[in-house]
Amino acid sequence: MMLDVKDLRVSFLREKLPPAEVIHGVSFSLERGETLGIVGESGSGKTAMSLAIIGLLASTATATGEVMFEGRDLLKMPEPDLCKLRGNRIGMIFQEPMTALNPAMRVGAQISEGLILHKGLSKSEGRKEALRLLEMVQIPRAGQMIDSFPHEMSGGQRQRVGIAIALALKPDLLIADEPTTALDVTVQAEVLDILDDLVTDLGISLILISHDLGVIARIADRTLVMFRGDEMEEGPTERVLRNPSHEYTRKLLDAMPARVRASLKEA
Ligand SMILES: Nc1ncnc2c1ncn2[C@@H]1O[C@H](COP(=O)(O)OP(=O)(O)OP(=O)(O)O)[C@@H](O)[C@H]1O
Repeated sequence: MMLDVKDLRVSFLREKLPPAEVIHGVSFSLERGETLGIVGESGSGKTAMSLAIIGLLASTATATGEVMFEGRDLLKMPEPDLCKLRGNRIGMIFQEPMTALNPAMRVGAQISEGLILHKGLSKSEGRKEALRLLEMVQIPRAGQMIDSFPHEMSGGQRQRVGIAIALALKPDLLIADEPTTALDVTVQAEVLDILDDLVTDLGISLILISHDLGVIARIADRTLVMFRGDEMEEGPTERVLRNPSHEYTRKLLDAMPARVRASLKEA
């Protein structure tokens, strides 16, 4: 088992009010090489949950329950140990790569930075590895793009750089929070397919967070449906989509464009 989450609860402190619980006891587990999609509308607690898992919640938040990662409870892990895990064993991909990337640094240097710092690669070894990673995420003309700044790239290319950075340190677990939401639909599909191929090839476990069931349907093995901080249902994606056991999942399915619904039925 890669990750085992039990009865995770998250609360935010409020001034002169009792704390507000926004995640009300969610449990799930993730096997090595498996992709879990977490779906739910805005405010359902998807981001709070992923931040809780990696210990990056705001200081006004508390998380209780258990987040076992390879036998250790991440909720109880001291910050320096968590810091080592993040980016190393657990990688992250964010919604808007422009804000996650450093605008003043060439993308090749951003990809190799962690490798030079944490893995002891020389500058030229780091550059070689950055080039390999850019090719892996299918950046066109990678040899030239390696010296580009983020603003010189398209949104889809920037997100591929985000994926390359997350993969550089060979994580076992990747958490992608709305990784394609900022992209247009065709680019979305390309980036998702690249991510899907890479996690399969590299045997990485992926938690993919999205408000869009179409995105989840495309690559998730299992799907967890959230509503207002509660887990509605969890199971193999095909079962959840074809035969939802909860009314809320049915509503999400009904809200999908007919074209996407039809492709689910064909799959
Ligand atoms: N720093 C914070 N302080 C107080 N409440 C917060 C904070 N961050 C999130 N919340 C609350 O927690 C709940 C869950 O928010 P969260 O961002 O996890 O939802 P989400 O499902 O990721 O939504 P979205 O799809 O819009 O990103 C919301 O009610 C939100 O108002």
